[in-house]
Amino acid sequence: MTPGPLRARRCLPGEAVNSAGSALSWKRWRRSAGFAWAGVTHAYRTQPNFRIETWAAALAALLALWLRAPLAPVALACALVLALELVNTALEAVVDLVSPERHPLAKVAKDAAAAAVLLASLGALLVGLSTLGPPLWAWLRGLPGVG
Ligand SMILES: Nc1ncnc2c1ncn2[C@@H]1O[C@H](COP(=O)(O)OP(=O)(O)OP(=O)(O)O)[C@@H](O)[C@H]1O
Repeated sequence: MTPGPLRARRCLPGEAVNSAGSALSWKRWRRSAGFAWAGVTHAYRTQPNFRIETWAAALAALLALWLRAPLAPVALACALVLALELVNTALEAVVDLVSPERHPLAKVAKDAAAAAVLLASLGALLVGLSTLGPPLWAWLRGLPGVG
């Protein structure tokens, strides 16, 4: 029998197969997007940090639009934090599955994943301050009675 990774992927009804043999179809893409959305909603329901980061990202994006500050660095930094929080959630689930008892390696895995989120969050904070800080300060100084 062909080893797992080399086995050809079966197509869904109505999907095309390109020259490399991979299945291309809107149906498959929508199915995958549905699974990804289930991951996002699960993280939002179960992870308080993910909820805080989601609303912080929305606020930062709205602030960037309102201040006419560059949106791309803010969006990229927020996306990085949210994506790493999702990876952290996935890793926690896998660790809890394979190591329900406490184990030093389980601790290493969880702590390293948490550190990745923390590092990205600090980076995002720096991006936010350097991108949104000056225009926000200029707006505040323009208010009557300030500056
Ligand atoms: N199976 C385990 N073996 C050893 N240490 C663990 C294990 N599970 C968790 N820990 C330690 O306890 C800490 C808290 O773990 P927990 O599973 O509550 O995750 P968390 O970091 O609090 O994240 P969250 O609040 O998002 O669930 C981990 O960072 C790790 O240091």
